[in-house]
Amino acid sequence: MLVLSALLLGTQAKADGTPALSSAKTADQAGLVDIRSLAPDIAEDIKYAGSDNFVGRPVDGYLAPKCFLLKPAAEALARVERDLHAQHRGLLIFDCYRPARAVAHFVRWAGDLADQRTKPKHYPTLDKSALLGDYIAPVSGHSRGATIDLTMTQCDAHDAHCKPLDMGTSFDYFGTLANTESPQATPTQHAHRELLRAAMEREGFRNYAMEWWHYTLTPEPTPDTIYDVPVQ
Ligand SMILES: C[C@@H](N)C(=O)N[C@H](C)C(=O)O
Ligand SMILES: [Zn+2]
Repeated sequence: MLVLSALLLGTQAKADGTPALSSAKTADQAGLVDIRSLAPDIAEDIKYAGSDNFVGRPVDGYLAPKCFLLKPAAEALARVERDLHAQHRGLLIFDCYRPARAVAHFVRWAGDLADQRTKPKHYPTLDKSALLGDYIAPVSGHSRGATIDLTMTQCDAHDAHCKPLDMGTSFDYFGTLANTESPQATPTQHAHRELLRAAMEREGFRNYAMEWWHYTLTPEPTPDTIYDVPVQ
């Protein structure tokens, strides 16, 4: 009973609507599962576990290049991958559940205006001071365990080689060209974004209009709770 009350207290949303931090210490306690336990062949390039990302170094909380999601979100994503496989297409995952400490790392990075090392690749048209909010959330839905950053791949007839579709920007390009319905994208790039959106919406995911790659399972399994379990 004591344990149950502690868990409930630890996950109660605050009165101002900000999500509460779960007391879970492990993925298991949080109900997070590795997507590869449900979709063993799904392609992953977990950017924040390495240095090829807008921070330019591995991000706090990513101890391994893995994708964890709350079970309902992982099951829905595995269904998307299975449906695409029948069309010789697939998913390529960049980020999934994001620990709260990783988001805190992003916020520190965004506040360090002297560090402009990744500007040419990640925000060439924007001032770094504009990134926090629309493009990098100070409290991210990713920490609630049902949000994914990903793209779609096209495979050959034997599914031996798959390559990412041209979406108009690379992942985590911060600027209007990344907005899903950007008029700057070509008709082909729009068609590819729509293919991804249709595949994800069929299983209940909703796109974030500012970023063609960002999807959330709706309704979210735990909308008022964020987690800070390391990815490992
Ligand atoms: C940072 C980018 N990949 C992303 O996920 N942006 C949204 C707004 C977020 O931080 O939740
Ligand atoms: Zn995202």
